[in-house]
Amino acid sequence: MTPLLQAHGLVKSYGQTPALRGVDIEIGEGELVAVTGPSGCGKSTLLHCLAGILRADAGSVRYRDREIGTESEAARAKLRRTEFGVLFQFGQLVPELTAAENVALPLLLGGWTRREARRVALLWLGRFGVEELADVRPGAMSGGQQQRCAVARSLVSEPRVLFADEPTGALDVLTGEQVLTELMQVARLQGTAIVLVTHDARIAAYADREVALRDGAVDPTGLGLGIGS
Ligand SMILES: Nc1ncnc2c1ncn2[C@@H]1O[C@H](COP(=O)(O)OP(=O)(O)OP(=O)(O)O)[C@@H](O)[C@H]1O
Repeated sequence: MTPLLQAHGLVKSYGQTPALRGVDIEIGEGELVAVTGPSGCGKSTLLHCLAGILRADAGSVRYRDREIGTESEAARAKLRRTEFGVLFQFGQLVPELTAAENVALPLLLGGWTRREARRVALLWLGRFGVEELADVRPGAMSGGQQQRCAVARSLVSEPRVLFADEPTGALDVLTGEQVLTELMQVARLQGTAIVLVTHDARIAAYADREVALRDGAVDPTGLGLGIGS
Protein backbone atom coordinates (compact mmCIF):
# COMPACT_ATOMS: atom_id res chain seq x y z
CA MET A 1 0.00 0.00 0.00
CA THR A 2 1.33 3.45 -0.89
CA PRO A 3 1.67 5.57 2.25
CA LEU A 4 -0.44 8.71 2.51
CA LEU A 5 2.48 10.72 3.80
CA GLN A 6 6.12 9.81 3.39
CA ALA A 7 9.25 11.64 4.48
CA HIS A 8 12.72 10.59 3.47
CA GLY A 9 16.11 11.77 4.74
CA LEU A 10 14.75 14.83 6.57
CA VAL A 11 17.48 17.12 7.86
CA LYS A 12 16.79 20.35 9.74
CA SER A 13 18.99 22.63 11.84
CA TYR A 14 18.32 25.87 13.69
CA GLY A 15 21.58 27.76 13.10
CA GLN A 16 24.26 25.51 14.60
CA THR A 17 21.73 23.32 16.45
CA PRO A 18 20.83 20.14 14.57
CA ALA A 19 17.20 19.07 15.16
CA LEU A 20 16.72 16.34 12.53
CA ARG A 21 19.63 14.33 11.15
CA GLY A 22 18.03 12.24 8.42
CA VAL A 23 14.58 10.97 9.40
CA ASP A 24 12.49 8.53 7.36
CA ILE A 25 8.84 8.08 8.30
CA GLU A 26 5.67 6.83 6.61
CA ILE A 27 2.06 7.37 7.61
CA GLY A 28 -0.67 5.18 6.11
CA GLU A 29 -4.32 6.14 5.40
CA GLY A 30 -6.18 6.42 8.70
CA GLU A 31 -3.16 5.30 10.71
CA LEU A 32 -2.45 6.63 14.18
CA VAL A 33 1.29 7.05 14.72
CA ALA A 34 2.83 8.26 17.97
CA VAL A 35 6.13 10.13 17.66
CA THR A 36 7.95 9.79 20.97
CA GLY A 37 11.33 10.53 22.47
CA PRO A 38 13.06 12.66 25.10
CA SER A 39 12.81 16.43 25.24
CA GLY A 40 14.77 18.09 22.43
CA CYS A 41 15.06 14.98 20.23
CA GLY A 42 13.27 16.69 17.32
CA LYS A 43 9.63 15.58 17.66
CA SER A 44 8.05 19.01 17.13
CA THR A 45 10.45 19.85 14.32
CA LEU A 46 9.53 16.61 12.55
CA LEU A 47 5.82 17.33 12.95
CA HIS A 48 6.21 20.86 11.58
CA CYS A 49 8.19 19.59 8.57
CA LEU A 50 5.58 16.89 7.85
CA ALA A 51 2.75 19.43 8.09
CA GLY A 52 4.53 21.81 5.71
CA ILE A 53 4.81 24.50 8.40
CA LEU A 54 8.62 24.30 8.37
CA ARG A 55 10.81 23.64 5.36
CA ALA A 56 13.50 20.99 5.91
CA ASP A 57 17.09 21.77 4.89
CA ALA A 58 17.30 18.46 3.01
CA GLY A 59 15.13 15.45 2.28
CA SER A 60 11.65 15.07 0.91
CA VAL A 61 8.08 15.11 2.21
CA ARG A 62 5.55 13.50 -0.11
CA TYR A 63 1.81 13.73 0.43
CA ARG A 64 -0.01 11.48 -2.03
CA ASP A 65 1.61 12.40 -5.36
CA ARG A 66 2.86 15.84 -4.24
CA GLU A 67 6.33 16.81 -3.08
CA ILE A 68 5.25 19.36 -0.51
CA GLY A 69 8.73 20.21 0.74
CA THR A 70 9.38 22.32 -2.35
CA GLU A 71 5.91 23.80 -2.81
CA SER A 72 5.24 27.50 -2.29
CA GLU A 73 4.11 28.81 1.09
CA ALA A 74 0.70 29.58 -0.42
CA ALA A 75 0.28 26.01 -1.71
CA ARG A 76 1.30 24.56 1.66
CA ALA A 77 -1.02 26.92 3.53
CA LYS A 78 -3.89 25.76 1.32
CA LEU A 79 -2.98 22.14 1.99
CA ARG A 80 -3.13 22.86 5.73
CA ARG A 81 -6.58 24.38 5.30
CA THR A 82 -7.97 21.51 3.25
CA GLU A 83 -6.19 18.19 3.70
CA PHE A 84 -4.32 18.68 6.98
CA GLY A 85 -5.41 19.65 10.48
CA VAL A 86 -3.14 20.88 13.25
CA LEU A 87 -3.65 20.78 17.00
CA PHE A 88 -1.23 22.07 19.60
CA GLN A 89 -0.83 21.80 23.36
CA PHE A 90 -2.77 24.98 23.97
CA GLY A 91 -5.68 24.92 21.55
CA GLN A 92 -4.98 28.45 20.36
CA LEU A 93 -8.60 29.40 20.08
CA VAL A 94 -9.20 33.00 19.02
CA PRO A 95 -10.11 34.70 22.35
CA GLU A 96 -12.51 37.23 20.79
CA LEU A 97 -14.59 34.54 19.08
CA THR A 98 -17.16 32.20 20.63
CA ALA A 99 -16.69 28.42 20.52
CA ALA A 100 -19.01 28.11 17.51
CA GLU A 101 -17.22 30.95 15.68
CA ASN A 102 -13.83 29.36 16.41
CA VAL A 103 -14.92 25.98 15.08
CA ALA A 104 -16.61 27.55 12.05
CA LEU A 105 -13.49 29.53 11.16
CA PRO A 106 -11.78 26.91 8.93
CA LEU A 107 -15.05 26.45 7.02
CA LEU A 108 -15.53 30.20 6.52
CA LEU A 109 -11.95 30.41 5.23
CA GLY A 110 -12.90 27.63 2.83
CA GLY A 111 -15.75 29.72 1.43
CA TRP A 112 -18.73 28.27 3.34
CA THR A 113 -21.69 30.49 4.15
CA ARG A 114 -21.96 31.68 7.76
CA ARG A 115 -25.19 29.78 8.30
CA GLU A 116 -23.86 26.42 7.02
CA ALA A 117 -20.55 26.87 8.84
CA ARG A 118 -22.38 27.48 12.13
CA ARG A 119 -24.64 24.47 11.59
CA VAL A 120 -21.66 22.16 11.05
CA ALA A 121 -19.67 23.80 13.88
CA LEU A 122 -22.52 23.02 16.31
CA LEU A 123 -22.50 19.43 15.13
CA TRP A 124 -18.79 19.14 15.88
CA LEU A 125 -19.08 20.82 19.26
CA GLY A 126 -21.78 18.23 20.00
CA ARG A 127 -19.45 15.38 19.03
CA PHE A 128 -17.06 16.53 21.75
CA GLY A 129 -19.75 17.19 24.33
CA VAL A 130 -19.45 20.99 24.42
CA GLU A 131 -22.41 22.10 22.32
CA GLU A 132 -23.77 24.15 25.23
CA LEU A 133 -20.63 26.31 25.03
CA ALA A 134 -21.39 27.37 21.45
CA ASP A 135 -21.86 31.04 22.35
CA VAL A 136 -19.22 31.19 25.09
CA ARG A 137 -15.76 32.72 24.58
CA PRO A 138 -12.61 30.72 25.50
CA GLY A 139 -11.82 32.95 28.51
CA ALA A 140 -14.94 31.66 30.27
CA MET A 141 -14.15 27.97 29.69
CA SER A 142 -12.05 25.42 31.57
CA GLY A 143 -8.84 24.12 29.99
CA GLY A 144 -10.53 20.83 29.06
CA GLN A 145 -13.49 22.63 27.49
CA GLN A 146 -11.17 24.86 25.47
CA GLN A 147 -9.21 21.88 24.25
CA ARG A 148 -12.41 20.04 23.25
CA CYS A 149 -13.36 23.08 21.15
CA ALA A 150 -9.86 23.15 19.66
CA VAL A 151 -10.15 19.44 18.83
CA ALA A 152 -13.52 20.09 17.15
CA ARG A 153 -11.97 22.92 15.13
CA SER A 154 -9.02 20.73 14.06
CA LEU A 155 -11.38 18.10 12.64
CA VAL A 156 -14.21 20.25 11.24
CA SER A 157 -12.68 20.31 7.74
CA GLU A 158 -12.45 16.49 7.87
CA PRO A 159 -8.69 16.47 7.21
CA ARG A 160 -6.92 13.40 5.83
CA VAL A 161 -4.10 13.90 8.36
CA LEU A 162 -4.20 15.53 11.78
CA PHE A 163 -0.89 16.69 13.26
CA ALA A 164 -1.15 16.86 17.02
CA ASP A 165 1.72 18.14 19.19
CA GLU A 166 1.24 17.16 22.85
CA PRO A 167 -2.45 18.03 22.39
CA THR A 168 -3.44 17.15 25.93
CA GLY A 169 -0.17 18.11 27.65
CA ALA A 170 -1.73 21.11 29.40
CA LEU A 171 -4.64 19.11 30.86
CA ASP A 172 -4.79 16.94 33.96
CA VAL A 173 -4.18 13.25 33.22
CA LEU A 174 -7.82 12.15 33.35
CA THR A 175 -9.19 15.00 31.24
CA GLY A 176 -6.27 14.61 28.81
CA GLU A 177 -7.01 10.94 28.30
CA GLN A 178 -10.73 11.57 27.87
CA VAL A 179 -10.19 14.26 25.24
CA LEU A 180 -7.67 12.12 23.43
CA THR A 181 -9.80 8.97 23.32
CA GLU A 182 -12.72 11.03 21.99
CA LEU A 183 -10.44 12.56 19.36
CA MET A 184 -9.20 9.14 18.27
CA GLN A 185 -12.67 7.62 18.06
CA VAL A 186 -13.87 10.40 15.79
CA ALA A 187 -10.67 10.31 13.71
CA ARG A 188 -11.07 6.57 13.20
CA LEU A 189 -14.70 6.95 12.17
CA GLN A 190 -13.84 9.45 9.47
CA GLY A 191 -10.56 7.79 8.43
CA THR A 192 -8.29 10.66 9.48
CA ALA A 193 -4.67 9.65 10.06
CA ILE A 194 -3.05 11.16 13.16
CA VAL A 195 0.59 11.97 13.79
CA LEU A 196 0.71 12.44 17.53
CA VAL A 197 3.73 13.85 19.33
CA THR A 198 3.92 12.78 22.95
CA HIS A 199 6.40 11.80 25.63
CA ASP A 200 3.65 10.09 27.62
CA ALA A 201 3.57 6.28 27.39
CA ARG A 202 -0.10 6.17 28.42
CA ILE A 203 -1.01 8.45 25.54
CA ALA A 204 1.28 6.67 23.07
CA ALA A 205 -0.40 3.38 23.98
CA TYR A 206 -3.47 4.47 22.00
CA ALA A 207 -1.48 4.58 18.76
CA ASP A 208 -1.25 1.85 16.12
CA ARG A 209 2.49 2.33 15.92
CA GLU A 210 5.26 4.23 17.68
CA VAL A 211 8.18 5.98 15.99
CA ALA A 212 10.79 6.77 18.63
CA LEU A 213 13.25 9.59 17.97
CA ARG A 214 16.59 10.06 19.65
CA ASP A 215 18.97 12.94 18.91
CA GLY A 216 17.20 13.86 15.67
CA ALA A 217 17.04 10.35 14.21
CA VAL A 218 14.69 7.39 14.42
CA ASP A 219 15.89 5.21 17.29
CA PRO A 220 17.19 2.06 15.56
CA THR A 221 16.41 -0.07 18.60
CA GLY A 222 12.75 0.84 18.09
CA LEU A 223 12.25 0.48 21.82
CA GLY A 224 10.83 3.94 22.48
CA LEU A 225 8.13 3.87 25.13
CA GLY A 226 7.59 0.22 24.36
CA ILE A 227 4.06 0.21 22.98
CA GLY A 228 4.87 -1.76 19.81
CA SER A 229 3.90 -5.39 19.42
N1 LIG B 1 13.12 27.86 17.00
C1 LIG B 1 14.22 27.25 17.41
N2 LIG B 1 15.40 27.90 17.45
C2 LIG B 1 16.54 27.28 17.83
N3 LIG B 1 16.60 25.98 18.21
C3 LIG B 1 15.46 25.29 18.20
C4 LIG B 1 14.21 25.87 17.80
N4 LIG B 1 13.24 24.92 17.89
C5 LIG B 1 13.85 23.81 18.32
N5 LIG B 1 15.17 24.02 18.51
C6 LIG B 1 16.17 23.01 18.95
O1 LIG B 1 16.07 21.89 18.08
C7 LIG B 1 16.15 20.66 18.80
C8 LIG B 1 14.85 19.85 18.58
O2 LIG B 1 13.76 20.59 19.15
P1 LIG B 1 12.24 20.09 19.09
O3 LIG B 1 11.41 21.17 19.67
O4 LIG B 1 11.96 19.64 17.71
O5 LIG B 1 12.32 18.83 20.07
P2 LIG B 1 11.15 18.08 20.85
O6 LIG B 1 11.54 16.64 20.86
O7 LIG B 1 9.84 18.43 20.27
O8 LIG B 1 11.29 18.69 22.31
P3 LIG B 1 10.19 18.83 23.50
O9 LIG B 1 9.72 17.44 23.83
O10 LIG B 1 10.97 19.44 24.62
O11 LIG B 1 9.10 19.72 22.98
C9 LIG B 1 16.40 21.05 20.26
O12 LIG B 1 17.80 21.02 20.48
C10 LIG B 1 15.87 22.46 20.33
O13 LIG B 1 16.55 23.19 21.34
